[in-house]
Amino acid sequence: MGLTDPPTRHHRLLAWVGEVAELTDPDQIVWCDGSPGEWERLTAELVAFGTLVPVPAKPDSFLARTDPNDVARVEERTFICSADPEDAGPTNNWTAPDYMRETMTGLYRGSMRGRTMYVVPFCMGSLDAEKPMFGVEITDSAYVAVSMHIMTRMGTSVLDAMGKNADFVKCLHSVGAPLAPGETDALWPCNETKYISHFPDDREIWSFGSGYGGNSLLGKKCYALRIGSTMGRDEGWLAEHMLILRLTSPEGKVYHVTGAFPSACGKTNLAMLEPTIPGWKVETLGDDIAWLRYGEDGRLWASNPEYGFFGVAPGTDYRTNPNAMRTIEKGHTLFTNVALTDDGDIWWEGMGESPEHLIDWKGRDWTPNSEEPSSHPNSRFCTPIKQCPVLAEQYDDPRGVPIDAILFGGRRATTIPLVTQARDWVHGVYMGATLSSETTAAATGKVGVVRRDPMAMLPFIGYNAADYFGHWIEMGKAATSEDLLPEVFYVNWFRRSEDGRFLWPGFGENSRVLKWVVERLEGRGEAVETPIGYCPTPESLDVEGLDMGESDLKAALQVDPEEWAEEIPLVESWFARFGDRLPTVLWSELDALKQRLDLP
Ligand SMILES: Nc1nc2c(ncn2[C@@H]2O[C@H](COP(=O)(O)OP(=O)(O)OP(=O)(O)O)[C@@H](O)[C@H]2O)c(=O)[nH]1
Ligand SMILES: O=C([O-])CC(=O)C(=O)O
Ligand SMILES: [Mn+2]
Repeated sequence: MGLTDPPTRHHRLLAWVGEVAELTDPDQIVWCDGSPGEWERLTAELVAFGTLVPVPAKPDSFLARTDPNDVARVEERTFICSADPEDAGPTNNWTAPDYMRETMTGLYRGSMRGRTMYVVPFCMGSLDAEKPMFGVEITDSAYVAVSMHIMTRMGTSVLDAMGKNADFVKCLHSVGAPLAPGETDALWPCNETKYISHFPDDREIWSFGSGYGGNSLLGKKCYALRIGSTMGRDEGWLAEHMLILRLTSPEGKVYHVTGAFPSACGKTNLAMLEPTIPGWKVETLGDDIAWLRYGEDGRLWASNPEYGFFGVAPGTDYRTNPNAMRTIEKGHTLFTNVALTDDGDIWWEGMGESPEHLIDWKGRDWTPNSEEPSSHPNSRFCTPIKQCPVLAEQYDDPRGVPIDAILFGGRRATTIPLVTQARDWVHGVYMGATLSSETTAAATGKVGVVRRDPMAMLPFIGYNAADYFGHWIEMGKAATSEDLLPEVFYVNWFRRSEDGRFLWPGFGENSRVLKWVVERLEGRGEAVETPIGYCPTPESLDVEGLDMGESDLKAALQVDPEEWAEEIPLVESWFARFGDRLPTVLWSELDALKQRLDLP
C-alpha cells in the first residue's frame, strides 16, 4: 500500500495524504509517476471496465461518456470560502470556511471506499521556474489521473523537484460514490450533491461529486485561475482566462497577443489560427490560461501554466481549426461525450457531413434524423500541447513572452463591434470590467443569456471582483512607463445580421483583425475615434479576397447609438452591485462614455 512505502519524504505531503486516506478510506493508494507505462495501465483498466472506449482510428485514443448529469462546470455549486464574505464579493458563492470544511468532511468520510486513491503531484507552468507552482491532487478517479497526464507536468519529476519542503496547493477530489463490498461500479460514478470549494486563505481546493474536467482537473480553473488570482492579488501578478499566441508579420516582426474570451467563445480557435492573409504566421503558446508578470524589462510577460488542451469539440474541423484537428490526429487524446463512427473514429457536430450512422454520446444509435445532437454541446478533446503542429518553441520558457496586445472578447449578437481599441490602460480595464457575453454550454444553466463576464473571468475570480478590477488598475500603475503596457482591444466575432447570420466569417479570417491590431501597435493603422474607442474604417481592414458584402462589413463594425443607449443601463446596474468597493476611475470611465454618447 502506498502509505508504507511512499516515493517522497515531503512530510507535510505525507501527513496530508495520510489524513485524507484516513478520512476517505480507499482500498489502496497509488502515487502517480507520470510514466507512459502508467498511462497504458490506467487506460487499459478503464477500457476493461468500460469507462473508456478505444478510438481505433486514432492512435492511443479513448472516448469517455459521462453521466448525462455531469457534463459541464457547475457554477452555482462553486464556492469561494474566504474568512470574510466581502472578500468573495457579490459575484461568487460564499460559505464560511469552517462550515464548508465541516460539511464536506462529512461528505468525504468513507467516500473512496472500494476505490483507489491516486496521488497526483503536478506543476502548473515550467518546472524550471524560479518558484515552480506545485500542486498535488488526490483523486479517486482514474479518468482524472489520466487527464492530468495530459493537462499538466506531473509525476516523479515533480515529486523530486518538490523535495522535502516545497509549498504546494492541496487539491482534494472525490467523485463521491463509495462502493459497498461486491457492489458493481457505475461507468461514470458521480454524486448528485456537488461542491467545488476554494479556500483562498489556505490555498486549498476541495471538489466533490463531479468527474467532469472543469470540476475535477483541479490544476486548471480551480488552481490556475481561482486560487491563482488570489495569489496574483497578494503577490503583484495576474492569473487570467487567456490564450497566448505569437504572431509574425510578413516583414518578420514578432508580436505576442493574449485574448480573454469566455468559455466556448473562441480562445482555442484563435490560439491556433491559420491566417488567411498571405505572409502572416500564428504560433500557439496557450489556449486557455495565462499568468501575467512584469519582466525585468518592465513589460508584462505571459506564460501558460498548462501542458495540454481541453478543447470544445463541436465546431472543430479542418475548415475552422485545422491545427486542433492535426493535434488530435496524432492520438494520445481523451475525448469526452462525442460520437463514435462505425469505422472506429470520433465525430461531432460541425465536422463536415454527418455520417449515416453513429453511436451518440449517450451510447445510443444515432442517424441524421435523430432529434438530439450526436455529441454533447460541451463535449471535449483533451490532448497534449506538444502535439500542436504550430506550437511556439517558447511554450516552456518559465518567463513566458512579452505581451504587445490584450484582446477582450465576448459572444454578442448585437452592439459590440468587430474590434475596438482602448484609449489607454484604464479604458482597457473598463472594457474588460464591462465585458459581456451570451452564456454557453460550458457551464450548466441556460444558454444564450447575455451576462457581464468581466475579463472573461466571472466564474473564475477567486476574490471580490471589485478588488480584482482595482488590481488590474494597480498593475497598470506599476508599469515603469505607460508605453511598455500592452494595448487593449475589444473584439466580437459573433455579431449577427437581422436574419440571424454571423456577420463576420471568423476563424482564420480573424487574422485580418490581428493585422489591424499590429498596424495600430505600429502607429500606422487607420481608425475612427468613436464614443467607445478607436474602430477600423471599412477601408483600413484588409478584406482583400474576402467573400463578404460591404453592408455586412459595415454592420460588423458599426457603433450604433441606439444599441449603446440600451447597453449603458446594464453597465450601471452591474457597477452598482459592487457599491463603494468599485474603483472610482471605472465610474469616471462610464460617465465619460455617457457624455460622448450624449446620454443623460
Ligand atoms: N462564428 C464563429 N465561431 C467561432 C469562432 N471561433 C470559435 N468559434 C466557435 O465557438 C466555439 C468555442 O470555440 P473555442 O475556441 O473552443 O472556445 P474557447 O474559448 O476555447 O472555450 P473554452 O475551452 O470553453 O474556454 C466552437 O464551437 C467554435 O467553433 C469564430 O471566429 N466565429
Ligand atoms: O473548465 C472547463 O470545464 C472547460 C473550460 O475550459 C471552460 O469551461 O472554460
Ligand atoms: Mn478552449
